[in-house]
Amino acid sequence: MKKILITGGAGFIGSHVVRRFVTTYPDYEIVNLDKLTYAGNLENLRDIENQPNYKFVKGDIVDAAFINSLFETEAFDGVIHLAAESHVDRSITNPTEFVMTNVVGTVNLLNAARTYWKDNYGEKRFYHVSTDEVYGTLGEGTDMFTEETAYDPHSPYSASKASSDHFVRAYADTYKMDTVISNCSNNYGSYHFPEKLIPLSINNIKHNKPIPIYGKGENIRDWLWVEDHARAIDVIYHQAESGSTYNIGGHNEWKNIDLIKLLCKIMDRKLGRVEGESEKLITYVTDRAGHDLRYAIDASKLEKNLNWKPSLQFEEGLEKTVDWYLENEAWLNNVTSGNYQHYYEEQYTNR
Ligand SMILES: Cc1cn([C@H]2C[C@H](O)[C@@H](COP(=O)(O)OP(=O)(O)O[C@H]3O[C@H](CO)[C@@H](O)[C@H](O)[C@H]3O)O2)c(=O)[nH]c1=O
Repeated sequence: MKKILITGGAGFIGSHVVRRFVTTYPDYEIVNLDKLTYAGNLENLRDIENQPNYKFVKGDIVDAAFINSLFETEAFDGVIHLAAESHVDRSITNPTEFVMTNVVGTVNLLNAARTYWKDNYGEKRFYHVSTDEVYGTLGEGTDMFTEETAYDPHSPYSASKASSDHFVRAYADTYKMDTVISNCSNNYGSYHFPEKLIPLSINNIKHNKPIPIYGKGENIRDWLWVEDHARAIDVIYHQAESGSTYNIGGHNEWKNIDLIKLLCKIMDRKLGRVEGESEKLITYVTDRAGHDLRYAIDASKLEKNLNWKPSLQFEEGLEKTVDWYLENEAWLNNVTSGNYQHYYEEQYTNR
């Protein structure tokens, strides 16, 4: 039986990865380590929490002593590291928190792996799940980020992820650890905390609140269904060559404003509103500082080498996502009220 540590498994992408591994690999033992910050929520895993091959551990990757003791007691065969502070706007107001969790936290995990795996590095894999934002920004056009694109991060968030990527590669080179890194584009789907563009807009449209569009809404993002990302992580964890990097993306670029107009149309239909009603909620607000113009991922290495492809068309995925949020009203109400309300409302004041 293989024992895999998944960090950040109660978060948006992490919960989809945990669910996939728990259900696809009944002979693996999956240990989900999560600090349960505002963005981590055990409600995201209710459907699998009683599976015999699943265990949850609450803890902070910044606490080196705790991480060491976890590695000592659990004897992991591999790590899939997703725990991170992930919201660019929050990194602009509180960069240090991002350095602590994303850089120091990653180094603590690497150190524990280095210490407790030292007799069999080659058999134990450390997988760092990262972001396309490490590559910086593209102009409008047809060029894309490849695995060879030089790192050029602009936000404290992307600088922290770039730094942690560098540490992972440095540990592979220096200590000969088996590492892999993937850099993925924007994800969308169920269990996404409504501070990010798509779930925030769904929630605001539902409640007839303004949809804040930064700047002119001309920025471009490349959107991928979160379950396709989880499947890519599965494939990369099991099949990628040691030391490799894989880009993950959907070849699906959208200007923010066009995406929001499509979302408004879907919401009008689902909520029985007259077409055009939700679009009236669009409100242009002050731009994000250092706002990257365009991300576009070339995922051909992953497609060719590991035979992965996105499974869903964006329009279909967006409609499924809207359905999920409308059907899971209790989840949405919970994460926008009570203990979470403060985090949720910071969205409007923190830029
Ligand atoms: C929250 C919000 C965002 N935006 C804009 C900013 C971006 O151009 C675009 C998407 O914003 P966000 O949903 O915050 O996502 P973005 O900054 O692209 O970063 C996401 O995607 C990255 C991958 O590219 C991940 O590494 C990050 O963790 C994740 O947060 O929408 C708005 O116009 N209004 C908003 O209220």
